[in-house]
Amino acid sequence: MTPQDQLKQQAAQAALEYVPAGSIVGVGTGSTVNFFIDALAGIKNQIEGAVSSSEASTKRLRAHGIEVLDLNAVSDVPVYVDGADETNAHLQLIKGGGGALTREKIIAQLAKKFVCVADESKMVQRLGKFPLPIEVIPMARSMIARELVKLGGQPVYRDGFVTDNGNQILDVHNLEIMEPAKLEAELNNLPGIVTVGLFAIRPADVLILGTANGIRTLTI
Ligand SMILES: O=C[C@H](O)[C@H](O)[C@H](O)COP(=O)(O)O
Repeated sequence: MTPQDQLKQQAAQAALEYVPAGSIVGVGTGSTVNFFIDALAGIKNQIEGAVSSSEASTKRLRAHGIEVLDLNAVSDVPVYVDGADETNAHLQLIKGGGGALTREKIIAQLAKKFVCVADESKMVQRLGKFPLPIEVIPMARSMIARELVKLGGQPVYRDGFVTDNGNQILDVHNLEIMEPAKLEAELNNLPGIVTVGLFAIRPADVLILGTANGIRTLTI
């Protein structure tokens, strides 16, 4: 395991503390969350089940014998655990590097507490070094790309990638994200955009960072 994977694993393991007994757990997507799913398997008899943000996470949860429920059958998700591509000190995030942003944002919206797990490399002063993923309806892709250029970004089509929802992704480079929540709201208004990979209007509530000096926990 790489040193970075060890930090991811430590953060993921620490998130178990936030899982209430008997709850339905919201589960994100990605390499850090994979460590969380593996850790969750150790307490699977203490939870009711999970709701999942991707086909990949669903598969991994089921392989561990953890029941995955349809989100429409669930009204109460006490905690949602997910990773991030970038986080700032306000726990505003860029997500969607793995293309799962839409289902992630839906579960984050429903969850009472959003616990973000990451290694320390994900912490930045200002969001935007990581290209911002945006899920778009396929027929709107070029129109949206032109709008993003007007905003100063350089959208790159994630060629050959189809989301779990049958849509496409634009990765927007070089955006100056001075006010993340404002940009998120502005982009949310563009027809054809399904989901913006900015999680700023609803940031994480808790950030668990794996660092070389141990776990660092931030809250807002
Ligand atoms: O679509 C993917 C998700 O937003 C992930 O949470 C994000 O890309 C971070 O993934 P990882 O833990 O693999 O760095």
